[in-house]
Amino acid sequence: MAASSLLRSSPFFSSPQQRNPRTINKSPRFITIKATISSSDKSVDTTPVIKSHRRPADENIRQEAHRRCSTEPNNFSAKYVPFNADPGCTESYSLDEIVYRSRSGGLLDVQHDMEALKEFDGNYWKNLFDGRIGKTNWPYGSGVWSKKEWVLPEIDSDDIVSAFEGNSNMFWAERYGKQHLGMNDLWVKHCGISHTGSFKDLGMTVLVSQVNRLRKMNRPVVGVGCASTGDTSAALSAYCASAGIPSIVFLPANKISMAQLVQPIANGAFVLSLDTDFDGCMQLVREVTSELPIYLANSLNSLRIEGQKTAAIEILQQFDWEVPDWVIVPGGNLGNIYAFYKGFQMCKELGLVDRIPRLVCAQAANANPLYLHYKSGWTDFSPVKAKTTFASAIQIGDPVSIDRAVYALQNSNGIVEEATEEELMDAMAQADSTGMFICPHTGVALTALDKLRNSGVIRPTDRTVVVSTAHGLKFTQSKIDYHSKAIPEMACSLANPPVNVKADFGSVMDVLKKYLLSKESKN
Ligand SMILES: Cc1ncc(COP(=O)(O)O)c(C=O)c1O
Ligand SMILES: N[C@@H](CCOP(=O)(O)O)C(=O)O
Repeated sequence: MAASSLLRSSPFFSSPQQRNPRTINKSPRFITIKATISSSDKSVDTTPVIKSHRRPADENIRQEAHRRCSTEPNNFSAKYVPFNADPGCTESYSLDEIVYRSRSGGLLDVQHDMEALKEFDGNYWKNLFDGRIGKTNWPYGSGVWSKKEWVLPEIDSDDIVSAFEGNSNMFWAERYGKQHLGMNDLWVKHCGISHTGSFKDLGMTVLVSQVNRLRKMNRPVVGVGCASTGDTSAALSAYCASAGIPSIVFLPANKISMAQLVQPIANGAFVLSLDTDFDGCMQLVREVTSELPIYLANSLNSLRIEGQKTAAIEILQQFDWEVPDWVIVPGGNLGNIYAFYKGFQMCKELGLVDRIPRLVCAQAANANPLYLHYKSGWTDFSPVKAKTTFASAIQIGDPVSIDRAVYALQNSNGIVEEATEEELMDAMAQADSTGMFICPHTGVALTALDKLRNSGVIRPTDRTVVVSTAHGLKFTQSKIDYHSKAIPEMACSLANPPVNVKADFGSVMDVLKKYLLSKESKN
């Protein structure tokens, strides 16, 4: 069938209200107070006006979605295949199988039935996705599930575990771009302004939803486990708690922030604090999940990538489907850089855009195995022993998704950059001083931008998106250390410590006059 006629006849093109006759002509049923002012006595009429919901009162949004879902035809499907396999490879697995690795021990990828998706043209998908933004329809109000057909097309909406994640803010970094880099089209995609404060929510809603489905199918999944530098464990424990599924998290002792540690504790996860680093935790969780009925939630599990890739689609959507020139992503275990590539590439293949942006992966110099690999001309990959970094969530020396990252960068004309501790902390402080409140990992990405601007690779007018991966509030200790100049061998040149002043008028006036004069001399 031609795409245009499918477009007209498709149940997906119409809004849910149009599709469902039971929902037509019903106004929302909630009580408001009608306030009318009559011309004579200006009295207020407080008669309650009863409005009605679109759905029957005894039905919640999940049940409504289930009813709708079961009547909608769905020709889309997806399966696991070996990552970057030869075209002739026939190995594949249903998403309902519990499998993380291919027969040869390589990574897996979720492969969508692209032919079925191509039955619809680019405009169809743009209209569909745009029409779902900012709604509360289950599950499409989520930035991830608004792209359900491209994520987990076969899951029943009733099985989805969502916090309406995604749809995150794209911040025009006007002052930072202009003053610091001479740029006028610099944007920060705030993926950390999210349910648990990092981009991990995007992948975790998908993984935990699939686990929910598997448990309903009586598959042997007693709990879900991950190794974490803090953000994956926070997201896993929140989504599992929301669905009533046990979660088990393997954390490197004393290597994650207090704010991150308290998240799984508060969400009721079983928290193991281990005397090793992230790579040690990752090794252990892989061994444990192959022995016990605990489902592995790290990004080794390719389901996570399906959710995370929606951030790329969202960026295009936020630019009205115009492609930015550069997207800069901080990298650790390296699932996310591939997720961005996959999201952009799907939009190109399905006709929503005609090119993809150049990708930059930014690493901390203290944990830089990808950077070293890139600098070697992609010849040798050797894991490193990651050293302590303020960008603690990317303190990873043996990334599980190294092959995915190399593929993404090679196919996007990509670049890898690194940031020293001083560079990343100064970049974070600089950005904060222009009204952001970013995490150190975003400081790593901004340092990469700074270097590529200075070398002229990124031009002043290039539309550039820096991906901010976590909320700055998770990393306040690093900011406290910086602003109190308490970091050995770091100048902390942008520190802005509070001034201790005697509580009397004269003393306060003295410091204020000095402050105002210093500001005047700078203007
Ligand atoms: C805040 C933050 N930024 C960046 C990353 C890097 O993402 P990835 O491991 O997918 O490379 C992580 C986790 O690793 C993270 O928690
Ligand atoms: N930064 C991550 C590290 C693990 O990454 P994952 O994407 O493989 O789960 C974290 O927050 O734990």
